[in-house]
Amino acid sequence: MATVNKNLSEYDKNSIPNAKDFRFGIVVSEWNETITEGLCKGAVKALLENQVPAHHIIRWNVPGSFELIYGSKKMLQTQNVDAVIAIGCVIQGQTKHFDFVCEGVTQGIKDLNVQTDIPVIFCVLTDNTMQQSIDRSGGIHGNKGTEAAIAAIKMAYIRQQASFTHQIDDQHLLSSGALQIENLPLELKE
Ligand SMILES: Nc1c(NC[C@H](O)[C@H](O)[C@H](O)CO)[nH]c(=O)[nH]c1=O
Ligand SMILES: CC(=O)[C@@H](O)COP(=O)(O)O
Repeated sequence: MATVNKNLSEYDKNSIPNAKDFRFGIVVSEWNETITEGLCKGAVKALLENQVPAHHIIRWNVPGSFELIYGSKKMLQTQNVDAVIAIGCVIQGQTKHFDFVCEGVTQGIKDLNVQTDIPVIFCVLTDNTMQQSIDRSGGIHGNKGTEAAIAAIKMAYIRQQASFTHQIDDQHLLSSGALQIENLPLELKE
């Protein structure tokens, strides 16, 4: 479904887990700043609307979308966050640079999701024109920042639930004798 058929700001509020205990990092590209600020405002608004305390939101700026990769990596490595939202806006220029920036950021953020345990949400507009970016950062098609914040909450919840399942599995294996205690991490031995 194309964005033109789906408002990016619309979501089922009944499907969102309680996010009051989650912490979020937001990394914002300074290229096309009027657009990325609009995306960030939409993301923060959605997080606050879903009970995320303001002091649970950490924001860093980076020069451009390509730097979202490194900025997101350092955010998840050094800050106690449950998800990171990477915000950028790449607009087609006269050269092929657009293609390389978009592909690089896409692959880099994908790699972070594969190689680390913290979800990194891809909130990067890759548009042909500034008007398309305006339309998707609080304009007629809604705000991709809102969509990204909701995705971040849902992925933080999945990560939390998966960690509980892992602990249950470990405890079950321990109680059943299938897992010898000396092989367990210290925190599971008590
Ligand atoms: N043209 C856009 C860029 N280009 C800059 C790169 O993202 C990067 O900062 C530079 O190549 C230095 O490494 N960035 C955007 O976010 N949006 C653009 O439209
Ligand atoms: C995505 C870009 O880097 C692009 O906006 C730069 O513009 P140009 O391709 O005209 O150099």
